[in-house]
Amino acid sequence: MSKVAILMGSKSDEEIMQHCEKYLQHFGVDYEKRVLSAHRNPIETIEFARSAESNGFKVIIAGAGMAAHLPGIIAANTSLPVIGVPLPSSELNGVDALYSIVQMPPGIPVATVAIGKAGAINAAVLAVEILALQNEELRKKLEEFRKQGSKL
Ligand SMILES: Nc1c(C(=O)O)ncn1[C@@H]1O[C@H](COP(=O)(O)O)[C@@H](O)[C@H]1O
Repeated sequence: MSKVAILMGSKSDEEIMQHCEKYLQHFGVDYEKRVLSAHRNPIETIEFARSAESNGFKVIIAGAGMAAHLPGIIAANTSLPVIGVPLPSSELNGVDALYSIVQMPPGIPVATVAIGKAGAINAAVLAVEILALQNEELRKKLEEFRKQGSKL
């Protein structure tokens, strides 16, 4: 089974990023969760991204608040699809992270979702949609999910 990585810049991001886990679990998608920070562990973060594909990951979700460099530095070091979740952990309520994540220069995209819980959920669903391109069973589960209102 293909794996998804759920990364976050800090342990303090976990409460929101747990929504990703809930949705991936619903679809039966394997994932690994890690706290990694481009600011606090830059070398480990780059090493993770460079080896992600050979370690069996297909999609990487990266949540970060404030000056959110994590999704971009991951995207710079892998050609796997990277989905960025801006988190509302500062006085600017996530608008800082949103601008930071969404404004990638041309050539190195980060697929950016909404701030906070809605974004964490949509990141998981988007990851499932990517995996479903090559997985008929997942595609059927997605159809069922939509028929039931796209909510758990
Ligand atoms: N944006 C980043 C990165 C990064 O981009 O590498 N590393 C930590 N952070 C963010 O800092 C905020 C505060 O972190 P702490 O609560 O640990 O002080 C978190 O929302 C985290 O995502």
